[in-house]
Amino acid sequence: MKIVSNTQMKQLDRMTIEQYGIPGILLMENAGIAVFHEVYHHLQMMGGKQVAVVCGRGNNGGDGFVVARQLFQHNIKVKVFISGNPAVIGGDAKTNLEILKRLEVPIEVISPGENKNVFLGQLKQYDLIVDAIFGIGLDRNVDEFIGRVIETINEAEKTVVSIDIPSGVNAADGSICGTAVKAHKTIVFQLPKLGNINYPGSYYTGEMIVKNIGIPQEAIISLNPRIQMITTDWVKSILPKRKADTHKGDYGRVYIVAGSTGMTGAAMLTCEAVLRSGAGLVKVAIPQSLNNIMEVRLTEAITVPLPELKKGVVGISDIEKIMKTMSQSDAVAVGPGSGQSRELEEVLRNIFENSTTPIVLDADALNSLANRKELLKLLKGPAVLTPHPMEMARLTQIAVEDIQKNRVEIAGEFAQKWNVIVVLKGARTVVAAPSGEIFINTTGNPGMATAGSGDVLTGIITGFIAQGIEPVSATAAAVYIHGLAGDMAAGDIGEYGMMAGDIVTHLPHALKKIVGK
Ligand SMILES: NC(=O)C1=CN([C@@H]2O[C@H](COP(=O)(O)OP(=O)(O)OC[C@H]3O[C@@H](n4cnc5c(N)ncnc54)[C@H](OP(=O)(O)O)[C@@H]3O)[C@@H](O)[C@H]2O)[C@@H](O)CC1
Ligand SMILES: Nc1ncnc2c1ncn2[C@@H]1O[C@H](COP(=O)(O)OP(=O)(O)O)[C@@H](O)[C@H]1O
Ligand SMILES: [K+]
Repeated sequence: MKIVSNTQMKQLDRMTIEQYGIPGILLMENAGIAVFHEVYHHLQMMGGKQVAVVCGRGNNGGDGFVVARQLFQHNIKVKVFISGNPAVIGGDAKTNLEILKRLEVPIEVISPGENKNVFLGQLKQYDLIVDAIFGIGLDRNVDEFIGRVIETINEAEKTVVSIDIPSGVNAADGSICGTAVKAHKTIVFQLPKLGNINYPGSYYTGEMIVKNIGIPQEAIISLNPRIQMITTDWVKSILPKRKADTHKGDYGRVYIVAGSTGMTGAAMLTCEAVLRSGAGLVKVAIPQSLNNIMEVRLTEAITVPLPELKKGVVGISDIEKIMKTMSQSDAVAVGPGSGQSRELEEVLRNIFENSTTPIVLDADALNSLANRKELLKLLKGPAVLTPHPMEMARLTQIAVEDIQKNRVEIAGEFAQKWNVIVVLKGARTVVAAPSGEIFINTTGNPGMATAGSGDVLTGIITGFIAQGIEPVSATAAAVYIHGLAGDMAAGDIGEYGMMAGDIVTHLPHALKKIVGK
């Protein structure tokens, strides 16, 4: 499902009205009815009877007027509160306000001089509050008066349903314009806005319900938004079917170069994730002195001990053996728990110069590249880089806070500049392709902020690529499944106690949930 900015959504609204001749008031009616159905259903579930609709002066408020009319006509006790001067309301919103007046739906204007406690006392009388103050038109910080209205809605401690986006959230990026409504549910029109998806806006959005309001698919196709949300259906569509008449060679050979003294666990988690993601075979290159530990712990993986120059780390002396195994592999991952060394840089240089095998670079491989990014220019095959924000900061020399504020742009620019696939990890992981295509992931939870989670992701990405899935799709699907497995682990044992190994354990269940077998 595509994700749009506020500007793109306005463009879609305009195209729908001007090019396809669908009147704005019809879109507003569809929007209002979609919200009404959700609100009505919710009221029935909770046994509620009374609704307050708080409306602003724009079209978001207009949607609120339609919701109020529909509720009124379905015998729900409803009152409309207008925040500010109703004289400035125009267009379709005004038409709907006039209808409300003729129907004698109760309307009250809240003005800047209003006593906050009086308004709070009023709101507390309702079972549910509909928030229709601002939608995608919010473009600056809210003033003190509107800020008070928003805070009062939050303090009323009632179920809140926001229309399109919680008022106060900037639809362009999910930032907060001073203060914002904390919704339980947000009914989003046609396509999610970046502000519904990115944090902190996503937190304020609560449960997101996307409803069609009649914007033609043709308009969306011609606008061609470059950002998309990874969905279950999409992942299902790209995972290969397993045919009866096949053998392990059909599901890809993976080679993992990982682990060093003290960090063998990283290599193990990556290998286990590769196998749990459905790949046929995994070999792990491991410094010779660590081979025994790996053999004991990894039953299904094949270990390839490497002679060591420096005890416990993979180095350039091993390059011939590494290159040989790489040439026999469908995908390779380098970095989890490798330890950072000058030698690893040289290993990477050799691989980049001489191999076309798709490569996933994680952890210490990324840190080694941070000082020698130009090595990426040598790459002969597809590469996936999986930095968390701190690793991205090292790669780009941009501060972590600035990266977090511009995750999509920074991941996108890096991917295009260096012709690599970038996975910028963290809540709402961004996958950026060299083509400019962007995916945002919504699975996962804070329980995954635990040592080794990233190693598991590296294993899944590598396992999917080895199974022949095109690398960008393989990466986006892996990110989704990784988060889903994390969500299922949290569902079973909770966010606090879960460890990376629990994500691996839940991987088969996550895959089964998606493909059905
Ligand atoms: N045909 C369509 O387009 C359809 C649109 N639909 C709905 O309309 C919503 C978008 O409506 P919108 O563009 O009218 O803006 P909205 O979000 O209601 O904001 C109201 C106005 O507030 C103002 N304002 C901004 N910031 C402010 C601030 N900090 N403090 C105070 N004022 C501030 C600003 O006006 P300004 O003051 O800048 O002149 C702005 O115009 C959309 O989310 C969806 O719900 C659907 O019905 C489907 C059809
Ligand atoms: N709050 C969160 N919500 C969703 N996913 C998260 C969250 N915190 C961490 N993750 C995911 O967990 C993984 C952590 O990876 P990383 O930071 O590399 O950990 P490690 O280096 O310990 O393996 C990433 O895939 C990240 O997206
Ligand atoms: K709203």
